[in-house]
Amino acid sequence: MSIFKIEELRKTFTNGEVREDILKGINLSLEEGEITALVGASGSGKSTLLSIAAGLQSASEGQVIFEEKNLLDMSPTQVRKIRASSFGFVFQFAHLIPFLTVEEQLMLMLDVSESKLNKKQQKIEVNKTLLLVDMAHRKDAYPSLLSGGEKQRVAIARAIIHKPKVFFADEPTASLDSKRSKDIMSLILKLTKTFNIATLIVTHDASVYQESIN
Ligand SMILES: Nc1ncnc2c1ncn2[C@@H]1O[C@H](COP(=O)(O)OP(=O)(O)OP(=O)(O)O)[C@@H](O)[C@H]1O
Repeated sequence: MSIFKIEELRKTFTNGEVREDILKGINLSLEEGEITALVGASGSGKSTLLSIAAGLQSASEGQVIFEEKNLLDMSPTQVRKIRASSFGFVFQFAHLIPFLTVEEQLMLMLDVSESKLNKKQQKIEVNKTLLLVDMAHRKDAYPSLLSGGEKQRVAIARAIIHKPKVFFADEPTASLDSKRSKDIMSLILKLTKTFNIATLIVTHDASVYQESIN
């Protein structure tokens, strides 16, 4: 049984007289411990699809099923709770908070996800997660001192520290060179397998994903 499914999803935008059908009946299912990559040209609706999947935007028709329940039937509060506890996100850019250290970014995420850990346990969890993404040695650094690849590693750590069941990645390597891109993809694959996460990546360029995964 798939943990996450999208069924017959449609999204139409209306700008004045112009009606644009962006998503025209999308179906997909995500499996635990597997990466699903959705490849499409720029403007084909990938980001729109991800934001609907994550409950950040409404659909015109269709269903987004997480653990057998349709997100699109839930109240904004219910969806927010699921997002905070069970989903993780990364984007093309890391979007780290400039005035927080690496460790503080992750501590904040634990607070947002309503972690039951006390501060000492949170610090241990942060250190464990930073070790997984090879960034423990940079825990006191501010984002401005990190390279693009390092920032993305921290963003990934922040996205998985609360042990999400579903991980959404929107062009996570688009701002990196090909070596860093492959490293980041290998890392996402390792975390997907280690924590049995259902991962959905959207991209306009499939080559880096195929090379890294094969
Ligand atoms: N809120 C909105 N109102 C109207 N049109 C929108 C809105 N959001 C997105 N669109 C349009 O929907 C189409 C798909 O956009 P989207 O950002 O989902 O594409 P994408 O495949 O992620 O593109 P890219 O790879 O360039 O980021 C675009 O033509 C965009 O202009």
